[in-house]
Amino acid sequence: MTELLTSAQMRAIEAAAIASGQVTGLELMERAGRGVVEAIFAEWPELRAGSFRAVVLCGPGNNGGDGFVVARLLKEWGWEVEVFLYGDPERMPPDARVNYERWVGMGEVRDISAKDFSRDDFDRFWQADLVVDALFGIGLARPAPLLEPHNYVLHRLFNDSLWWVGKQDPAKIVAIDQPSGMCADSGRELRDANGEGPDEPYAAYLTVTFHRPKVGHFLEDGPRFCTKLKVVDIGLAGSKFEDCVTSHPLRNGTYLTRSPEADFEAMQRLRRAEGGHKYTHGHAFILSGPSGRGGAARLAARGALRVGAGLVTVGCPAEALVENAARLDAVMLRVVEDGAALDAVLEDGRIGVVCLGPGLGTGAREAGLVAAALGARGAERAASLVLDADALTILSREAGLFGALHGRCVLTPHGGEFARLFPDIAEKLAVPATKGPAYSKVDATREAAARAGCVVLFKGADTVIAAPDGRCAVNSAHYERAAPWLATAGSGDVLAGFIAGLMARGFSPFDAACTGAWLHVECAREFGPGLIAEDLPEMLPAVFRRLGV
Ligand SMILES: NC(=O)C1=CN([C@@H]2O[C@H](COP(=O)(O)OP(=O)(O)OC[C@H]3O[C@@H](n4cnc5c(N)ncnc54)[C@H](O)[C@@H]3O)[C@@H](O)[C@H]2O)[C@@H](O)CC1
Ligand SMILES: Nc1ncnc2c1ncn2[C@@H]1O[C@H](COP(=O)(O)OP(=O)(O)O)[C@@H](O)[C@H]1O
Ligand SMILES: [K+]
Repeated sequence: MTELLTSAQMRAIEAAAIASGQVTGLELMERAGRGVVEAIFAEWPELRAGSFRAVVLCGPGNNGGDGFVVARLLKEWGWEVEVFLYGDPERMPPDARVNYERWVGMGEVRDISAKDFSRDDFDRFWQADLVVDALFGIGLARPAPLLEPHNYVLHRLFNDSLWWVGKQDPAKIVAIDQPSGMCADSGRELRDANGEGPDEPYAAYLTVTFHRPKVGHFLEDGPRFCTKLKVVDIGLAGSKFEDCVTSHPLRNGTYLTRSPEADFEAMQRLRRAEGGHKYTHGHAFILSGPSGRGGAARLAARGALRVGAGLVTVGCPAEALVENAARLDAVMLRVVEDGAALDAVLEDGRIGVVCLGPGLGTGAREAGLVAAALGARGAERAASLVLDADALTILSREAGLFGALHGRCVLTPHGGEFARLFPDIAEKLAVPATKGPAYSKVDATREAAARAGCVVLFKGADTVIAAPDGRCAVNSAHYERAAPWLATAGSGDVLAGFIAGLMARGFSPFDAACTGAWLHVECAREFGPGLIAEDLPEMLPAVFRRLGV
């Protein structure tokens, strides 16, 4: 299982390893630099042969120390290497200082902030075959000086890189640990208090990080800054140092949502045991809005059915019955006019989960339905709930209903819905990040889940899922899992259906949200560009076959 580390956790692991006496900081730095060079050659095998020109930009801390190691190794490989330093060598941390001295025996170091540093000097950067950004790593705690608009040299690094990225033969910009300027804990760009910074941040072409990916590599703009992420082993994996600081899922760790294939329990649940009957696999009840607005609920219902719920029923007002009947076959229909009618439906104890929100409407009838779903029966016998879309709007208006949320609910807000439900939390995320570690989408989702007392799935290409007990996972649709075509009308409705279907099948709310979000991205990738929401459930059989379900 891939755990995403905060910068504090990474530091603690390094410190524990060094304190144990089994490795020194200098050895770790050497492994880091070597790992970067190996990653460069793996990415661009053509660079192995022949002599090329590299520019290495080193910063004042250990990230700069890694840069000096890379400079030395490339020079030993026969390259022409130019090194620029931002900072005072006298004040470097000891390991970085050692590597600075080693490099000084081999080549020149130019002061990047020196007054005699000309535009021509800087323009020469871009004629290099490779630019290595070793300015700031996980130690960046305030906006990088390169963001000062008056600083031509570093400003250009940001603006030019955009021009290079996306070109057929982009400049080979490699960021060590993270592109400088980004906060490793949040994936946000650190800016000054006025929000000043370049119009567009700089993006590396390849980012090489150590031991484990950091949370910020997967959140917000992090993936866009990093472009491509490679994690290099520096000999800390599986060590006891890790155990002492990284967290068990129940103790605030943040994980990447993984394939059910790698999760024995999820696979067991996805595989249907032989025998049994349709009720064995659960009954999901999806509430629909009025006539002309039922598409969203039908998409959710189709998702719940395909994901394997034994039965799926759509509940709708009588006037929408004909429309729904014309569009649904395997999905059953039942008239549910209001909250009282839903109470009656829920008396059938076999309904394991109710999904409400997609296309529901936000009027008095719908508020009554949310109230019934949340409180019609004693908490112990209440159905599990997936609350999406309009149900979230209702919850944001009615504090009494919000207060009735319980541990068997899942909320699935997108950014707008999240801001309506948790305005103060959204506000914290919206203010410019001025110091690290900056408040992150992981922090926000955890806080929201704790307040709501239920699982919150905060959508996006970086979907974050948090439980009130602190468990947290990021379902990333970035890097090799990018699926931008998933941002299409109705795809969220299908996701709500997937989660409801999985809960009907016995998944816990948190596991249903993680597995549902994972399958959602897989379905999008299975189909590819051109996807519309209707296609998503139809991809599930292929995804299941591939998984061996
Ligand atoms: N400690 C270790 O054992 C290892 C550390 N490694 C490297 O070390 C990095 C972390 O090193 P550090 O903790 O020294 O931190 P960094 O090198 O990332 O940056 C912190 C340095 O920059 C300065 N700084 C921070 N914000 C600034 C700003 N806005 N303007 C000007 N100066 C600023 C700080 O005063 C400090 O000197 C990692 O990212 C990684 O690249 C790797 O070598 C692996 C091993
Ligand atoms: N760039 C993206 N890459 C991958 N998935 C995305 C991206 N943007 C949005 N999504 C996903 O698409 C879905 C959109 O849901 P939502 O915003 O509720 O839209 P709708 O209400 O139209 O269904 C969510 O699951 C979200 O995580
Ligand atoms: K860097």
